[in-house]
Amino acid sequence: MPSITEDVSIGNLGSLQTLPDSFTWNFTAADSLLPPSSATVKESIPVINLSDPDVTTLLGNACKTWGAFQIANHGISQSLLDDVESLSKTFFDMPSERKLEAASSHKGVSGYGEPRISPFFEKKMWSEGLTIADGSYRNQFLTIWPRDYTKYCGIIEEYKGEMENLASRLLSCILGSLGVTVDDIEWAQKTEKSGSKMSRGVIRLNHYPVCPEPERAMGLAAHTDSCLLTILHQSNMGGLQVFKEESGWVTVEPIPGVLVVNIGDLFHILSNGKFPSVVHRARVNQTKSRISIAYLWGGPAGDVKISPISKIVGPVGPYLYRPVTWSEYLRIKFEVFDKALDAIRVVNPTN
Ligand SMILES: O=C(O)CCC(=O)C(=O)O
Ligand SMILES: [Fe+2]
Repeated sequence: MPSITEDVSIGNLGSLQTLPDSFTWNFTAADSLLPPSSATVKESIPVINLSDPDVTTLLGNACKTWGAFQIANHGISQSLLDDVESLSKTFFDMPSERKLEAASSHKGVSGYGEPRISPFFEKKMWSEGLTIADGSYRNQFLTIWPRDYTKYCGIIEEYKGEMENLASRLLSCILGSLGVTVDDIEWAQKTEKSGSKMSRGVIRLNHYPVCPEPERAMGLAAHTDSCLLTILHQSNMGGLQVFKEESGWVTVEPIPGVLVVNIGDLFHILSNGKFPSVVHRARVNQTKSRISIAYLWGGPAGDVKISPISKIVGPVGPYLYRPVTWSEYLRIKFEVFDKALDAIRVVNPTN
């Protein structure tokens, strides 16, 4: 059989019958789907009802233990989740050439393409995505959906608005578990005064097509999200896994209507290392494709410095991370990837 060359378009992965070399990963035992045999209990991240009277404690514990949790009773309507999922399906079902009309430009974040973390890995990932970071998506929607343009833009705007509100609500609750409020974040006050938004959200639509050899492929390789927190809706198909030191890779089974929340690097910095930013990845499947919709709630614009919240660190310190602007942190992340937090860590923290 002729070997499939490296000239594979990510827009057509679902039609391939064989796994090309460039997409074949060499997994070690520790990378495998199953947790190490020492883990006897099948555990996963907690599901937290946001109406629970103990919600602050529950969120705080989940953030400390896992850096991730699931939320029920979050107030986002099922119909909005269904709408954004079906918009994603409609997009990814289009022929590759049409999807490429929305391709991200060389420099830009917005648009269609392979995962942004791809350059850090030798092998390619079995997924494609559409990133909606700014208003430029409207022009792309107009090109690919001239008839349904208004409807689809409306869904995205509504989703962004709802996610932003939910993210701020979660931030307040989680900070409450550390005994502080949003007003204790030095840069949040500054950005409010200067009139700009505290942080900006990016929507990433991910598609993981069916895969002929899922056990040798990777949908999205292990990473932490750079942002403050991520709210993820996954379609009714498992694939997301989070890493926990004692347990290995733990699958987060989808529960209809329940959303996943990840703590990102920025929250790890704010909490002065109290909350881990969760390492996670997505595996793929042989029979069913999978969609996930990530809302990545980012950092402050401009020259605002991010550093651990002084009230959390306390008067004697030590501060574990030096101050960085959001754009500087992103630049570091896209240079050294999983070493980015180490790169801004204070070597001999005193106070
Ligand atoms: O598809 C998933 O479950 C994970 C997506 C993700 O981690 C991301 O978009 O950053
Ligand atoms: Fe992620």
